[in-house]
Amino acid sequence: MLTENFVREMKKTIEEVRPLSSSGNVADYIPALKKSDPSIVACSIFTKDGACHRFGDVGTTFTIQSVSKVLTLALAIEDHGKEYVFERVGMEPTGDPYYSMARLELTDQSKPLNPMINAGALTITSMIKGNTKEEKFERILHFIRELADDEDITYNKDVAQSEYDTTDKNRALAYYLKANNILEGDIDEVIDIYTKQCSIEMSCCHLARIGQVLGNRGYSTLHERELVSPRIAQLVKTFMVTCGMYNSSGQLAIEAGIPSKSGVSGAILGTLPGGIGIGIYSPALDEKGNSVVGIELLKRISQNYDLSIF
Ligand SMILES: NC(=O)CC[C@H](N)C(=O)O
Repeated sequence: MLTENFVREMKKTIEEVRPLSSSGNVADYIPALKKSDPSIVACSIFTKDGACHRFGDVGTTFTIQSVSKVLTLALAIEDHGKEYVFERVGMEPTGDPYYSMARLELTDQSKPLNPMINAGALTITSMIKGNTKEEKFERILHFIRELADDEDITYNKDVAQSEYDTTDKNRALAYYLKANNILEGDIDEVIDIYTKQCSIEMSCCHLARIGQVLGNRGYSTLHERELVSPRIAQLVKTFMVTCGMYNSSGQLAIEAGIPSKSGVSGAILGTLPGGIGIGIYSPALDEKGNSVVGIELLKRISQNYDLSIF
């Protein structure tokens, strides 16, 4: 694919999918997210030639929410190795909503089924190494800044505080996991780090750069070095396919075939072999918590440029 035609076609595609945003709703269970403008559509694609193309409402920034789960998973495996991590968190898709607790009582030793649901992600966050909660969060932030190639990335304090004050379901999950010896440490600390990691703020171009690194087997063409080991990049991308889009993951794998991870802000990170990275933001969500416009864009980008990995 490329350049003038590609840019023209993408601009057209963005305008074609934009009206779909009126069929979704912005997340409101985190009060600060209610303020998002549902009509926004932004998309960036990092292409093999090293350029980050921007389309739609460029310049918009947003919090990454559950997209962070992929990145903390990579860091936790770097910190502890695969065996330790997957002794505590499973590898199977659930088909349940991301906040669901139902299966914790039904599975062996209450082990969360995978790291992309909140129970699994909270457990992963509790594993991040550091002497204090500040140090642990700084390590997450530093890792994400490197992946996105921007030292200025930080977290949105209002969104973090808003979620910290209202996240009773995540607290309940964390206490339950602690009671069953899955999650270790202080719950307030885990919730503090988790709500901050979800509130890390960036643009679509940053997401696309992260997608480039994962798609390039962990190698950053911007830094000209490996930021994630090939094995860990492969592992997290597989989770993106099987569980990255909540309980729409199967359908999206069939219809787009682009390893992706979404967040309730309306953010989506996509990654493709050879180092193509995709970043999408459009906050109107479907009933499963995925960006309505984002899902349609992924499908069209895949179809238009024959990008399915399958
Ligand atoms: N699906 C999401 O993006 C969820 C992230 C959000 N911070 C939560 O835990 O509820």
